[in-house]
This record gives sequence, structure tokens and C-alpha cells, in this order.
Amino acid sequence: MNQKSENQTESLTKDRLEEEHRVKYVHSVIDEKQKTIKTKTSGLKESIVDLRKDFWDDVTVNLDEPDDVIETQASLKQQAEFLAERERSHGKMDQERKTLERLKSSPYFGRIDFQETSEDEVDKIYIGVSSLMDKDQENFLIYDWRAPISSMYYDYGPGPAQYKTTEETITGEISLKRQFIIRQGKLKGMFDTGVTIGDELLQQALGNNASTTMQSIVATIQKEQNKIIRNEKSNLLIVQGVAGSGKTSAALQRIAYLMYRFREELNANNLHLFSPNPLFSNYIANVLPELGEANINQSTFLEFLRKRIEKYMEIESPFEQMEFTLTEKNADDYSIRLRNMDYKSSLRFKTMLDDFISDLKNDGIRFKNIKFRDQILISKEEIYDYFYSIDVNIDLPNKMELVAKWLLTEIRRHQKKEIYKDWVMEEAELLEKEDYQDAFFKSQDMYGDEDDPMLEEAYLRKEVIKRAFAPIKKRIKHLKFVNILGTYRSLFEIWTPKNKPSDWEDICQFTVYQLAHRYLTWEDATPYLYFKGRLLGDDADRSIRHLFIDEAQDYSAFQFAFIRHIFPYTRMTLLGDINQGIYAYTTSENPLIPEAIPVNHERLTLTKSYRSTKPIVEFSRQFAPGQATIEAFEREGEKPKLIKTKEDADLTAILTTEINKQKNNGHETIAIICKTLAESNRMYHLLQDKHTIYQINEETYAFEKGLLVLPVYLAKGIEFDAVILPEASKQQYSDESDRALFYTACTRAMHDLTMISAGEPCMFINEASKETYEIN
Ligand SMILES: Nc1ncnc2c1ncn2[C@@H]1O[C@H](COP(=O)(O)OP(=O)(O)OP(=O)(O)O)[C@@H](O)[C@H]1O
Repeated sequence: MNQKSENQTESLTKDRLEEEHRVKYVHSVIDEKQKTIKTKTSGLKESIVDLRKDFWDDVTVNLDEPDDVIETQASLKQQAEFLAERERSHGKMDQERKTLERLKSSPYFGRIDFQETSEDEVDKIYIGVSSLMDKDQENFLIYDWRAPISSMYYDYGPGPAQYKTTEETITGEISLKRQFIIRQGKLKGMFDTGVTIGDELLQQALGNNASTTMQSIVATIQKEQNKIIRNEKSNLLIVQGVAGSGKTSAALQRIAYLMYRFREELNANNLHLFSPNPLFSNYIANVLPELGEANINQSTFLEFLRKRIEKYMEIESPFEQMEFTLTEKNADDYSIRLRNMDYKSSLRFKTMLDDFISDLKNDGIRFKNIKFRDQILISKEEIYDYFYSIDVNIDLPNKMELVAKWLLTEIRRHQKKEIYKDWVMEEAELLEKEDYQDAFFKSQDMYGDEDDPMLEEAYLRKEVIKRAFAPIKKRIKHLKFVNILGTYRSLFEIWTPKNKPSDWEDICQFTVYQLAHRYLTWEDATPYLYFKGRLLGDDADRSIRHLFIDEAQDYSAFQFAFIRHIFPYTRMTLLGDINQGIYAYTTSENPLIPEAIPVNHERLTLTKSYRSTKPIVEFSRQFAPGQATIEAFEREGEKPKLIKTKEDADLTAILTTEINKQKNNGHETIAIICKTLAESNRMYHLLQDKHTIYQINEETYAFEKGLLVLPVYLAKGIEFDAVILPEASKQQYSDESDRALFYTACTRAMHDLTMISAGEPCMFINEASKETYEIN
């Protein structure tokens, strides 16, 4: 060893010892803080329990005189506030306790040495999932990764650097950037790195087995991901990122960042995430708690629609729609259905719907009779006449409210007429004993002490009428007298549009048939809800301050316009990949396509794929549908494998050999990804007797490690150690329209991809250079 390398080794060892020493020191501070908190919380807890128990002992209750009542109220208020304050402190300490617990095992992951331009001293900034002060609460031992100063860790390497605080930009120089692996309070490794966060840590993170729940990436956030996470100024941020580039990860760290940055104004209830399927919701559920934040509300768009559309309507799921497109090519209504999908997903249909709604101001809304005991009390014609007698300039929802008001007055008139009818006393006899007693007391309250049966009867009659009419009043208040379905249907039955597509008559016939069966196809569900909202008033959720839409390429232009309409004041982050647009309606109007969105927005792109090994990325990018650049992260692995078999080969045996091979390679999550549910069912039946295999369908909420079988559209957003495509043949993936599906399926694999083709492989494999995969 020469003198120079000897010196280097010596300084590395010295550094390492210093860092080990510091880890120990921080650990001891955490220990001490934990002890203090334990003592404080147990005392506090006891005092809360005592306070609750003795709550009334310390309150002076005296209700004799008005002054005493006021005094009692004040005393009660004071005592309640005292208790609430204690409970708040307890909550805060509990939060601190949890933070310390999280820090204890891995207190920080990074360090930068930064010297501000105007200062002489170099600050050593250690970065972790939460901040930690020293014993005297004077200096930061650890900075939260979301603190302004920490941003330099993600954005710069050694050299000039700067960061923004709320008031100013601080400039200076980074002289060192270091990463740590600390586990169970012990320093396991450290690396000094350049601009990008070192490959060593990323290699480690990505080389592990796939997890059944997503992990946080705070220790290895990349510069371009950091731009998404810390973006504060855009009202509409659109992220186009290739498969596996960390869109979902960036979205989740962004949520954690916003909750930290705007902690005074934002809480978990102000944020909402639309996720692609129930399995995905569960897959990501760990990330925010791991970062010390509460989980935000999540739903699929289907769940969102189902909550708002009448229960008697059946709504097709996007997966059922997909299954139809993929498997029913021979159905009589197949081509009409595709045209229906195409048109109803477009903004042209929204314009048509707006024209229709505009015409409804003068004529055409359908109403329902208001019936009582099989008699029509107020006919739909009367409601219609009243509605159209109101000033045409008042907008539709306000007019509906006026009609409701009028109807309630009419109902009160009918109540007065009904009250003397014989059926009322017949019903009264069926009342419960308590109702009678109630009637007795209430009639005395109302009419004095006399024990008068006439008064009692009057009371009972009133009660019966009140109860009998209650459901009708409730329906009126909820505007149920409007025949939404009928009016929507009339658009396709009798209305004549100004501009219509060439196949309008077929679309109308198809739609009327579905609506007559109270069935909303997926492409009709959003237009229907939009229509309902325009007629009755939208059920807009103004409490949502920030909306995240993952897999945004799967939203139609109409659906996206609707989301903008229902969340008019909400900031949005859309994340998606046009290459994975697997729905037939992913058109040129898709919100992810730059020309499609006329409104102000900011667009960021991610081009590097982190999920899959380099060979898998290099293979799959050759047949990716779009033109986007796809770069591979340098992680080695086996080339994808194509197993070519005869058409009558024993698929069960071939699959079994492959599955066993993958297991022997140490892969824990092996997914057999199929094009359709039908194929997935077939594979399940082939394998269920030979393997422990889990079949995933659209209602699956969670999955375990092991062997899984699922259609590709349910694998969206998720990843597996090894992926096997059991039918990668020309017969199965036969059309250009299957390209995105095939690409999505291949890009779910982290370490290993195997394709089995009985006969000729599909054209996408043939497009790839033979160098990039192996043929068996
Ligand atoms: N900076 C990073 N550090 C460590 N791991 C990362 C990083 N970025 C992404 N990953 C990992 O890469 C994988 C893919 O990330 P993610 O699912 O967020 O990508 P995506 O763009 O949403 O993918 P897709 O569109 O294909 O569903 C995950 O395992 C994630 O943890």
C-alpha cells in the first residue's frame, strides 16, 4: 500500500469512528428523551383519568337563580377546557413518543456539510425522517427531510448550493455529502456521494425482494423526483413518468411534504387520492404512517361515483368494461359499444350534454308523481307546470329548490285534508303503548291538565299523519321528485342534437337499452353524474384542498373535465404514463398529453425506471407505445426469457418448472400476469391443485407474498419479484391495441421476466432485438 492510499484509509477509518460515535450519542439522547416522556405521560395520563373521574367534584353546580346558572356554565366550561388542554398535551407527547420510536432504529440517512456564504463555520446537517433537538433543545441533531435546508441534500452534490426559506434564498458551498445505513441503532455502512444520491443505497433498496406494501423512499429521493415532491406553486401539476420511475412514490412523499410544510392549514382530511384499484389502496397504505403522517382519504373513481349515483342503478366497473373490450369481440353489439365508449369519453359529448341541459331550461325535464297511499297527490304534470312557470333565468338547481319548497307547502295542505280520514285512527290503533302515553302527556302539555279523549285523539291523528308523510317530505327535500334517469334517457330518445356523431342513432339505441335496465356502462357513469349535478346542484367537496390522481392516463377526457368541475378550487397532482394507457378511450384528449389541457399547468417528466433491472427495461422499452425516452437504472439481472412451446404443449408442467425455478432463485412474490380475467381463471384452474396460488380479482384488498395470478389491469401500480406471462403468443396479444397491456405487464417485474408462447410469439416480442432476451 502506498503512502497516499494509506492516508486515505486512515482518514476513512477516523471518519467512520467519528460517525459511529455520533450514532451512539444520538441514540443516547433519544433514550433519555424517551425516559423523560415516559415519566411525563404517565403522570399526565393519571391526571387525565383523575380529572375525568372527579370532573363533577370540581364543578360548582347550582341552578337556583339565573346568576347561578351562568356561574355553573362558566365553571363547567373552565373544567372542560382544563381537561381538553391536558388531553392535547398528552396527544402531543404521544406523537413525540412515536417519533422517537421511529428515530431510534434509524435516526438519519444523510449528511451534508454546508458553509453559508457569509459565515465562517461549516454546519454539519444530518437528515432523517423527523427532526431531533439536543438535550438542551438548542441545536438540531437531525433535520427533518422536509425542512428547507434538507432540500440541498437531494438537489446538489459537493460544490455551490442554495436553498429557499419562506423569506430568502440562502447560498453557500457543500463540502461533503454522505449517506448512511443505520439499522437497529448501529451504523452498517456509509458512502460519500456526488450529485445523485449514491447508487449503493439505491442498489440496496431496489435489489431487495418485492414487498406486499410499498416502502418510503426518503433516503434515496432523486433530484427530478424532489422537484415533484417539493413543488408548491402549481395548481395543476402533471407528471408523465415511465413505468417504475417513482410516480406513486413521489406522490406519497409529496403528500408527506405538503402536510409538513402547510401543517397549520392542512390535515389528512383535506387531501384525497384517487387510486386505480382497491388492491393498490392497500399496497400504499403503509407509506404515510411510516413517515409519521396520518393516511389520507383514498378511493377509486368507481367508489366515488357509486357513492353519488342512485342505489338502484347498477354501475359497470372499469374492469368489467375492459374485460368486455378484450373478450367479447364477437358480440353483436361490440362495435357499437366501442363507438359508445369513444364518444361518451370525449369532450364532444360533454358539449352535447351542455347543449341539452341548456335546452332543458325551457322544456323537457321529467318529474315523478308524488303519491300517497296509492293516490297521486301531486302529478308530474303539475310539477312540470310549476317548474316551467318559474323565471327561466334562475338556474336549474335553484329552481329545483323552489319547487321543493312549493311541494312541501302543498304537502302540508294535503296533510290537513288527510287528518280527518278514517284510516288515520285505524293506524293510530296500531301505535305502540309508549306512543299512547306520549300522546296523553303531550296533549296535557298542549291543552292543559284536562284529561280529554278528544284532545288525545287529535294528538294521535297528528302523530300518525306526521309519521306517514315523513318519508314523502324527506324525498322532496332530497329532490327525488325529479326523474333524472328519465330526463337523461330523453336525450337519446327524443332530443335532436345540433351536432351529432355519424353513428348517433346506434349510440342512442344502445344507451336507451342499457338505461331501460337501469344499467350505467362505465363510459356513461360520469356523464350521468355530471348531468345529475347540473340539474340538482353539485355535491362538490370543497374541503379537499389537494387531489392526487394516480394512473391518470386511465381517465377519459370527460372524466377529467368532470373532476375539474366537481373540485373547482382544489389543487391537483396528476401522475401517469401514457405508455400504460390500457383503456380503449385513451385518446388524444387524454389529460397527460401536453396539447390536451388548455388550462394553466406545470408538467414534469420522469424518464428513468427504477423498478426493473436494466435488462428488463432495455427489453420492454423497445415496444413501449409512446415516444417517451426511457432510461434504465444500472441494476444488473438476467435477460428476459421467452419459452417457445408447441401449441399442444403441457402448460401446467412448463409453468410448474418456471415457478419452482423462480422460488429457488429466492423470489418471494411471483405473479402470473394474464391479459384478461378469463385467462387468469384458466391459469388458476391449471395450477390450483399443484401450488398454493392466490387469485386476485377486482374486489381483492390485500395480497400476501407467494404465487399470484391476476389480469394485467389489476396489477397496475404494483410490482413483483418475478413475472410470468403465460400466454405471450400472437393469438393472445394480436392487435396493436394490446401494446400498452403487454408493456404494462412486462414492466411489473423487478428482477425476472419470463414469457411463454405456444406457437408464434406476439409482435411486440418480435419488435425487440434478439440480443435483449433469451429464447428457450
Ligand atoms: N428514489 C428512489 N429510491 C428508491 N426506490 C425508488 C426510488 N424511486 C422509485 N423507487 C422504487 O421503484 C419502484 C417503482 O416506483 P413507483 O411504483 O413509485 O413507480 P411508478 O412510476 O408509479 O410506476 P408504474 O407507473 O409502473 O406503476 C418502487 O419499488 C419504488 O420503491
